[in-house]
Amino acid sequence: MTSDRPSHPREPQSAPLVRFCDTTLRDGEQTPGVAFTAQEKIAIALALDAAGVHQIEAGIPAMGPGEVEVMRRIVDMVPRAGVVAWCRADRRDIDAAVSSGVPAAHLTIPASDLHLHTKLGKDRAWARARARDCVAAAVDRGLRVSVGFEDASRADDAFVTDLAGELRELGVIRFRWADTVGVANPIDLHARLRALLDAVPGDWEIHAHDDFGLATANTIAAVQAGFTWVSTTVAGLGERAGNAPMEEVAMALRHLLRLPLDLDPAAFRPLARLVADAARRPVPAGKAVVGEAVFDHESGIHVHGVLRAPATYEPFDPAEVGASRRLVLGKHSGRAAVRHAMDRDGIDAPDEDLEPIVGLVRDHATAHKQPLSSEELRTLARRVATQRLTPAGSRPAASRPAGSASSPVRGPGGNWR
Ligand SMILES: CC(=O)SCCNC(=O)CCNC(=O)[C@H](O)C(C)(C)COP(=O)(O)OP(=O)(O)OC[C@H]1O[C@@H](n2cnc3c(N)ncnc32)[C@H](O)[C@@H]1OP(=O)(O)O
Ligand SMILES: O=C(O)CCC(=O)C(=O)O
Repeated sequence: MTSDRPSHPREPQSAPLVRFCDTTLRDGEQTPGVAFTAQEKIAIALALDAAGVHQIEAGIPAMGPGEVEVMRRIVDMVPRAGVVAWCRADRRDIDAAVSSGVPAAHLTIPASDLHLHTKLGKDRAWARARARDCVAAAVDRGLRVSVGFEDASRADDAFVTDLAGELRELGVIRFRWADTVGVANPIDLHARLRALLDAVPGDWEIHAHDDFGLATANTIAAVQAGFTWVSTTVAGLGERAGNAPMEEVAMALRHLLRLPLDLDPAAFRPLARLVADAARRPVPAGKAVVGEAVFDHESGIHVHGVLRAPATYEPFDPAEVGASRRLVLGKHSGRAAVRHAMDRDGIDAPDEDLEPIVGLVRDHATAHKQPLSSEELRTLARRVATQRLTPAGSRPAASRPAGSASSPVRGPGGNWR
């Protein structure tokens, strides 16, 4: 059921464009248990391209010939988006990236002492030397080079700043700042990234994980600090709790920051389903933007408001993402919702029947734990009409509607108690 009274504000079109590097095919596929076939990777890459994603991080050539081959096919087949290969700071990974035919390589260097010392048994001097060597090698091979600072959120900002400054001189076109285990928070992050940008201006990309549910908030904070690229995945697929979801970030940029967006929001929901099928990970019904149920309204106060102006309980028009608003009947419905549904479904009932019907709707929804169908509503309305027409004295107790003693009684209609 869709109201034809959208009154959602639209955004101005003058601010700078934020670019999306989608890593569904790299970090998304790193989700434990997720493994895309070549066909699935190609289909997802084409769908990402059709959605308007600016760059697709298509995989990790160092994984071997199978990955190299599918990346080669993605490079050949994707018409618009750039394709980038994820590499360690390792010359062998750069060789593999070259063999995959990508025009761009993203080289990652661990930035925190935790990662350098404990994971790799190395130090900052090693990281500096290794990053410099690999950047120079990749630039020499004709690749467009971006560099990622893994675990930057737990690294010394002065180290990241110095290293970025040095690497920029070597021809790095963009840096990725990774909140690898999702420990950043938007306010602190904003201040840190502002200082970083002041010291090393140019393109920076935020890569946020969702371990504390802050990936989208941190991504938005980074853009507010001046980052020009965002690293996202479809529906937030990714390591552990996942990455910043592309669709959430996109809609937040448009509606909360009021920035222009050149992605196609109508592509988000089909894309989420494509990725969910390939990943064998269903999209949760309540997942922001792409969940099946996120444009449903049941609560009486909400439906009453939405029927007058959808913007009362919707931050944007569902049509913008190719979805439809649904007004459903359930335990929290009120009279406005029931009247609306009856009018829609051609069910006649006098106003005096509304409250008892609402009561029965509550009981039915509680018993069945799902919204009512049109037929079920019709049946309840008929039952109320029958009760109304049957003199109270001749009505057997057993014929009273199940559970109706728990139904609210407002004004007339108290004979249901
Ligand atoms: C935060 C992130 O998401 S980082 C991306 C993580 N993604 C993945 O790991 C998925 C794909 N990975 C793989 O297929 C494999 O791990 C490969 C092909 C990259 C490497 O495989 P292996 O050679 O068997 O190494 P293994 O996985 O056991 O260990 C990782 C190696 O990478 C090295 N390494 C890790 N990160 C980096 C880095 N950023 N730069 C350079 N070397 C690195 C480690 O020191 C270790 O090398 P070592 O074997 O010489 O000690
Ligand atoms: O690409 C990078 O540099 C970051 C790697 C990553 O996925 C992460 O740190 O979470």
